[in-house]
Amino acid sequence: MKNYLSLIFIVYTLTQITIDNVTKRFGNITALNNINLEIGPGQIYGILGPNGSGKTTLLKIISGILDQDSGSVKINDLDTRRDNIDVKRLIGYIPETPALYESLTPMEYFSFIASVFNIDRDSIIERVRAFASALEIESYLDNFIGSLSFGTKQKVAIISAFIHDPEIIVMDEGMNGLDPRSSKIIKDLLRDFASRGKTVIFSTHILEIAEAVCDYISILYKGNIVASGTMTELKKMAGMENNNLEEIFLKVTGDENIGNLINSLRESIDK
Ligand SMILES: Nc1ncnc2c1ncn2[C@@H]1O[C@H](COP(=O)(O)OP(=O)(O)OP(=O)(O)O)[C@@H](O)[C@H]1O
Repeated sequence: MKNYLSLIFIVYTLTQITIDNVTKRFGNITALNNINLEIGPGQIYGILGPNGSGKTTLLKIISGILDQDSGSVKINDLDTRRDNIDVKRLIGYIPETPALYESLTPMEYFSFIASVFNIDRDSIIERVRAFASALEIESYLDNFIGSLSFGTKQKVAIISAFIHDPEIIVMDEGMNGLDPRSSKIIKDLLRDFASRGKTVIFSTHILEIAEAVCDYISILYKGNIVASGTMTELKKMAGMENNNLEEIFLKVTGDENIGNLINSLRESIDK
C-alpha cells in the first residue's frame, strides 16, 4: 500500500493556518467564542469536544463553508472569507455525514468533482484507482452510490476530498463507520499526507484515534478552547502525566465524575 500512497502526493507547498479571535453565534447560542489557533504545515491537528461544543462549526469556518461573525481565518496570505474560492482549492473537506449523489456511481462522482476543480478526468484516474485499491472499494466504482454501505460511502467521500490534490484535509468525524482495517489505512494515509508537509485537521469522538494520530490536540467545551497542545503538554497542563486522553478529556470538559452520574442514573432506573 505504501507504493500506492507514494504515487498519490508529489508536489507540496507549506501552509500555515491562523485562526484569530473567531466567534460564531446561531441566534442566542454562542457556538464558538473567541477561538485562537495556529496550525502549522505537516501537522495532524485534532479538534475534540463533547456533542455541541462547536467542532463542526469550527471546521466549516476553516474550510470557508461557513462565515464567522467576527475574527479571521488566514491560510498563508489567503483570508477564508475574502479569498473563498482560492481557499476551497487548497482544502479537501470530508463532512460528518457524506452528502453524495445517490444516483451517480463513485467514478461518475469523482469525475464531477474533477470538473468542479477544472481538472481533466483522465488525470485523476490513476489517483482514484490508487485510493480505491488501498481502501478496497475498486469493485464498487461503477455501482450506484445509493446501493453502497455507509462505510463505503464514507470511503467515497474521503477519496473525493483528495481528488484535487489539496494542501489541507479537513475531516469531520471522517472515521465513523469504518472497519478497523480501513481506519488503520486512513490513519496511515493521513500520516503520509502530513509527512509531505501538508496539514490534516480532524475532529473525532474516538479518543484512541486522536491519541495515536494527532501531533496537536485542542479540546473545545461550549465553544471555548479549554486545553491545547501535544499529548505531553496536555498531560502536564491537566496535571495528569500518567493518564490517557480520555481521562484528560473528561477532566477538562467537566465530566470527570461520570461514574457518579452513571450510579445516580442506575438508581433512578431501579426506582
Ligand atoms: N445551523 C445551525 N443553526 C443553529 N444552531 C446551530 C447550527 N449549527 C450548529 N448550531 C449549534 O451550535 C453549537 C455547536 O454545534 P456543532 O455542530 O459545531 O457542534 P459539534 O461539536 O460538532 O457537535 P457533535 O459532536 O454533536 O457533532 C450547538 O449548540 C449547535 O446546536
